Amino acid sequence: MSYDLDSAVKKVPNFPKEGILFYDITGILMNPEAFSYVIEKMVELYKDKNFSSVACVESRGFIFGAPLAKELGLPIVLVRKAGKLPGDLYNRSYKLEYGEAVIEVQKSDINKGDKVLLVDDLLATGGTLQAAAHMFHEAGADVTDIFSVIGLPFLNFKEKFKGIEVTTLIDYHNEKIN
Ligand SMILES: O=P(O)(O)OC[C@H]1O[C@H](OP(=O)(O)OP(=O)(O)O)[C@H](O)[C@@H]1O
Ligand SMILES: Nc1ncnc2[nH]cnc12
Repeated sequence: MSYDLDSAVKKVPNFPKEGILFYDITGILMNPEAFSYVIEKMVELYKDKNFSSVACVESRGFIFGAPLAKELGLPIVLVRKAGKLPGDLYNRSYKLEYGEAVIEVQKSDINKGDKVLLVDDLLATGGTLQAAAHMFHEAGADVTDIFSVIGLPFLNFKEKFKGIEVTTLIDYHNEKIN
């Protein structure tokens, strides 16, 4: 199956802040063919990689990580914004393209030696997934792969993930607003 993903990604200038071109995945979600294409691609990429779990980042990462984990029969680890998860947690603060935040994961969801796939909808600076990967490494797990539907390579996310295989389905290159 192939699909012109670009046609399903809405580009919204100056959101959520002046100067940011926001790549809105709701167009993918509203189009079952586009969404199926993304999940099928993910299954094709990862079905033989023997991950211990699929970890996905709140909130848009959940939408793509959960159906993949179901298809592969793998546990889903939720990486959430601060204050949402109960229990013993790892946490990490990070900067993203338009702000700062803290993410957390439950210690009981990570085992030493786990082989983990991290999933999100969009990689911009890579700050979010770098913070997520850091928590897994702290727990003795190995993040071998990162998947994101969209990549913004001009923000240099690849530099942050040496030794990790990073896959994006569509990249956008420093487009000018307006
Ligand atoms: O590569 P980075 O510079 O870290 O930026 C990418 C992150 O930013 C967005 O999430 P956001 O924090 O806006 O949360 P949301 O998914 O809840 O909308 C996006 O879903 C990624 O998680
Ligand atoms: N430009 C952008 N569009 C959509 N989500 C984002 N997350 C960080 N930067 C983003």
